Amino acid sequence: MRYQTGFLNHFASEAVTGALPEGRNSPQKPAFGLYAEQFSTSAFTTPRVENRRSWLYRMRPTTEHGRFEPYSGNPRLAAPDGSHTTPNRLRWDPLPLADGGVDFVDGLVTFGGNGSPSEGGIGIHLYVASETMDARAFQNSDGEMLIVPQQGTLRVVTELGRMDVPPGHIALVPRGMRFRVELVDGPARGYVCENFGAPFRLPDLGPIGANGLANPRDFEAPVAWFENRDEEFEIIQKFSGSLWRTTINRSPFDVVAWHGNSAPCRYDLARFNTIGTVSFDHPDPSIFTVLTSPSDTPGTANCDFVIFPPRWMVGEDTFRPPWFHRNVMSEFMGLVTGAYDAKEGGGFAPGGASLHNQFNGHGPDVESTRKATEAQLAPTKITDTLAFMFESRSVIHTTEFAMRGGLLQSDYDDCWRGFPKARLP
Ligand SMILES: O=C(O)Cc1cc(O)ccc1O
Ligand SMILES: [Fe+2]
Repeated sequence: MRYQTGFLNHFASEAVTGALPEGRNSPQKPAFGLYAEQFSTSAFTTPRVENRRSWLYRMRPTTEHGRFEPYSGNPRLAAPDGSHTTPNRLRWDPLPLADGGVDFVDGLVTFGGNGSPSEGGIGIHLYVASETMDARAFQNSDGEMLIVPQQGTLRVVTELGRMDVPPGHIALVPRGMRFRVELVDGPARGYVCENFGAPFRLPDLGPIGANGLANPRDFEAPVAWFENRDEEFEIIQKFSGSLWRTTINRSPFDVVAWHGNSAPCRYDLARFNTIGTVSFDHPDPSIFTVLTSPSDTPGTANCDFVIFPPRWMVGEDTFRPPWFHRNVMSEFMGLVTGAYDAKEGGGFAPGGASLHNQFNGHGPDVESTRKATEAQLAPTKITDTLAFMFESRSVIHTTEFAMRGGLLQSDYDDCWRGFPKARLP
């Protein structure tokens, strides 16, 4: 597997020498009878710095297909309807692995979300998959997909090429791009943030300077790859909240060459240059932002993707875990591996999830608080951990599955029960 590096670079790649036109995008006769197609994930007139589009040179035009019909193969992929929205702090056990018959598309389960595909917001899903997708592809016209594998390496085959995405990596698939997910090493489970808002980008670094956090060069985009298969393929499309299907008589992965900056990519979270205090106090978790989808209000994200990776803790005279807090932003968390430093008492397992909605108090459980208050504050390294957060400016509405699907822990509030009362002089 080969990759091209850089976030949002203007890439160029051809799988067959001579397939990529030079000096123009749409020649009268593209090489070998290929068809040129522009793929736009920003409006044509978007300012240049934000503009995203690629030119694809494919064996047949995408246009050759019949009607899309409603698809009923995944009833658990469903936008929240508002009837299960709650201020309560929620935590879920891991989604059980699929024991057969479920691929990535049918294994997506919506836990929550906000906004809408046309106005912005996010969808939050978990997935389990036991089957590789073969003659089948997914196109999400509603949102960009940020995929966070928790178990099982995914081979994400996209129109622009292939990427291997093991746990500890993330993948970003542009809105509208067709892809399939193959399983490399057995059953898979993970999380997806479906982004209806501005595409994810690297956060500004302010006084941190020109380097740090996720560095652009560590993002990897695929090189052109195609398959020459004239057989029936099923295309599942998510469009305006619903799933649709059609079939085509060839593989949709027939792009022989492409150039542009709207491309899928993967990123190894171990490359994240984690920055934290070297004096005192626990910094705000924005210091751990990998990618952000800004809203129209500066500094108030449609969605931030934030990680809590292995790191040194050296703060002096400092309560080192996340502090108790109430937040205008809503926080959905997942755990890829290990344990999370705010939840020594258990209950937040790899593959599980939690939700702390707008202004609802949370923070370390009783056990974590006691330990952190009494700890000898020598430098310590937090190892074997990788938690993350999808943080959003709007309340996260939960789905029927999230509330009644059997995974919700009924006793989550109890982890904050029994703090000793302060003793005043
Ligand atoms: O709630 C959480 O565990 C996430 C979180 C972590 C942190 O270090 C500071 C604030 C915060 O919301
Ligand atoms: Fe929080």
